[in-house]
Amino acid sequence: MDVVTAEEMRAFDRETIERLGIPAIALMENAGRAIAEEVIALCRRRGAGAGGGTGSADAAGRSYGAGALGGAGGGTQSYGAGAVGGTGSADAEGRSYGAGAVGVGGVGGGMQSYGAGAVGGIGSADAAGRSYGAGAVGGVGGGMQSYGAGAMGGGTQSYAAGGPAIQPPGFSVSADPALTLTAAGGEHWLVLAGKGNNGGDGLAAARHLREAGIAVTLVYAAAPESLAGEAALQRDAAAAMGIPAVVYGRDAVDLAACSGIIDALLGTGSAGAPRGAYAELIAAANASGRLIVSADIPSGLDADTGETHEPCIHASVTVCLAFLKRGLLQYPGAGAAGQVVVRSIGIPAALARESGVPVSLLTPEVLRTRLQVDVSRRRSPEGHKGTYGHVLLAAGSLRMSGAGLLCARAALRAGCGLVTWALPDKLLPYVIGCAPELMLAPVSGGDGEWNAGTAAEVLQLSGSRDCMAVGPGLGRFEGDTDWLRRLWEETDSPLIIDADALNILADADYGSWSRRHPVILTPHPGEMARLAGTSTAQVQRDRIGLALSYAAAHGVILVLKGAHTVIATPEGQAYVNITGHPGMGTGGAGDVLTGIISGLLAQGLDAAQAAAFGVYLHGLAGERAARKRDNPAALIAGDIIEAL
Ligand SMILES: NC(=O)C1=CN([C@@H]2O[C@H](COP(=O)(O)OP(=O)(O)OC[C@H]3O[C@@H](n4cnc5c(N)ncnc54)[C@H](OP(=O)(O)O)[C@@H]3O)[C@@H](O)[C@H]2O)[C@@H](O)CC1
Ligand SMILES: Nc1ncnc2c1ncn2[C@@H]1O[C@H](COP(=O)(O)OP(=O)(O)O)[C@@H](O)[C@H]1O
Ligand SMILES: [K+]
Repeated sequence: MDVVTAEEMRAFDRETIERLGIPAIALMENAGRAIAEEVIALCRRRGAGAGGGTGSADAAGRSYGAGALGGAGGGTQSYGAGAVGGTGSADAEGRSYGAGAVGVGGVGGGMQSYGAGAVGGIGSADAAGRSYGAGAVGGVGGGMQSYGAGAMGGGTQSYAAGGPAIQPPGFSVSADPALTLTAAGGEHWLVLAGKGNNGGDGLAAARHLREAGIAVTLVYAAAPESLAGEAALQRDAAAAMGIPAVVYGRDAVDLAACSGIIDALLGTGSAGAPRGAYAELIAAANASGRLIVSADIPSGLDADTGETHEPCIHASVTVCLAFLKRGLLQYPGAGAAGQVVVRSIGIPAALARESGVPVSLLTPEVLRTRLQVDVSRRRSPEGHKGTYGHVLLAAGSLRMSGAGLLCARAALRAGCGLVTWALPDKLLPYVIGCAPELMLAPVSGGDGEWNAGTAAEVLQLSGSRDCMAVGPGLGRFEGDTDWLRRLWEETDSPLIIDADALNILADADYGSWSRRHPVILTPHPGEMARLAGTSTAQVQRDRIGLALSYAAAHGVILVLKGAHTVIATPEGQAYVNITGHPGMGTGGAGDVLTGIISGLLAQGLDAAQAAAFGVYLHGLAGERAARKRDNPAALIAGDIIEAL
């Protein structure tokens, strides 16, 4: 899935209108319809006569519908009437949206069920086990997705309606179910409309909601006369349908007197912090406690960087139009957006491909098609340990030997044939037997720390290995810049640099170092700040933008870690990963990632493939490990290795 900036979005919009001849009003109509469909689906799940859910004991466990049961356990969300949120899930991803949907988060954490009557995959140990269709039964087994009504997923993906469900024979007529709500009685939605096209999208949605029998009131942030172009056409159409409207600042408005709010104040055309009436409406909407559905992006969000201005809407659902925006993937924006649904509005997806949009969401499909990764990781029946490569790891010191051990064990679990761990010789007695599968190569460490003289020994070892990982638990030592420079310039295999080795780089002018092989850097935001000569806050301000520019300027594969890790290549591509779990914020989790990436490199994946696939697998393993604990806060780095 392509991820765009506001400027790229405008270019595709122009191209659709000017080159393909699709009228702007048609795109806005499609946008309005998409937003309305999502709101109606939400109302349907919430159901008529719903009362407050009996809720979870956890702040993140939300229940919106009557009869909805917010499951015991953190992070379970239930939106539908009669929906049963995952019981006992300790996972933030266990969500159930459908009326009558049963998300059994406790058994299959990370499982999502969206359809009415849908039964989310029971027993899935995989976060990707999703069931969307009415009556769909997400089968037992990880990673399985079933989208069709009546479809039964059995460890693979089934999209077709039908499946084993019995269809009534004979003639049938169907209407427009996505825009129909049989029990709209209790619903009253406010549409907060700005004066730009985002407001126009909201006004178009209002007409569809009204058609579905939902009471709607428009709340204009600016005088309706100030709307122009397509937004003005939408204003007039809404008025002609008799949809009631008030103007903020002129008429009395109580934002809590409704059942839900559409935020169509500001979209990709907004600049800076919301001003005046916009700011007041955003603050009041957040304070209302009502469900908020944002049109395209939450108002107050920077669509490119993910920065949230003060104030910024906190949405439950964001209906993102045409293409996923960078700001929706980057925190804190990703937190303000809630559930993001990307809806097509008639702008061809091919425009992004053809124009070479550089950023993609890292999905199994992107791994397969854009990075040509064999995600099945099939082993050859005649393969042997020599087939799967040999990692050399230069890591660990007396006080941080565990970092080396975690990294080495993770490399083995990533499937490489052999791992040699080069370590200061004084460590040897302490680590012998900790992981019997490892080969240990003591180098002359004297006091248990590394020293500049060991470069020749490491280079000697690297000659017969397929890649080298340097850094976890390494420490700093006199002459470390020259030490690292020798490894960098004289090793013949790909190099992955982490932890203290990144700090050595940050203090060196490594741009002048010659290069014979690809280099992967895996900084966390603090290490990235040192590398880029800036502050951690500045790194987090636009992670995608910084990763892209740093990787291109320095000719490295950059893995900028943290929630939604970004992988950027020297050729100017970036991939944003969304697997992972907050429980992974624990010492050593990064060492595990370095091990996984090196294990994949040794198996012959190229540097970009190994970095992207490694980050993806590391996140999946973290999710799985978190689900295994009563509380994910108990997760430790070694659990991630065992969940691989
Ligand atoms: N373009 C596309 O590709 C497509 C666009 N689509 C939709 O249109 C949206 C983009 O629409 P847009 O470009 O009209 O801008 P939008 O977000 O409505 O805001 C502009 C208005 O806000 C105002 N304003 C700005 N900053 C402000 C602030 N800080 N505080 C207060 N006010 C501020 C600014 O006022 P001005 O500064 O000019 O006085 C202007 O009136 C996009 O997100 C999507 O929903 C899709 O339907 C189809 C494809
Ligand atoms: N909230 C989170 N969501 C997803 N992944 C996370 C989160 N917090 C940390 N991680 C991941 O855990 C790892 C932590 O790495 P790092 O900070 O280098 O730890 P260490 O130096 O202790 O090994 C990174 O891969 C990071 O992306
Ligand atoms: K908005």
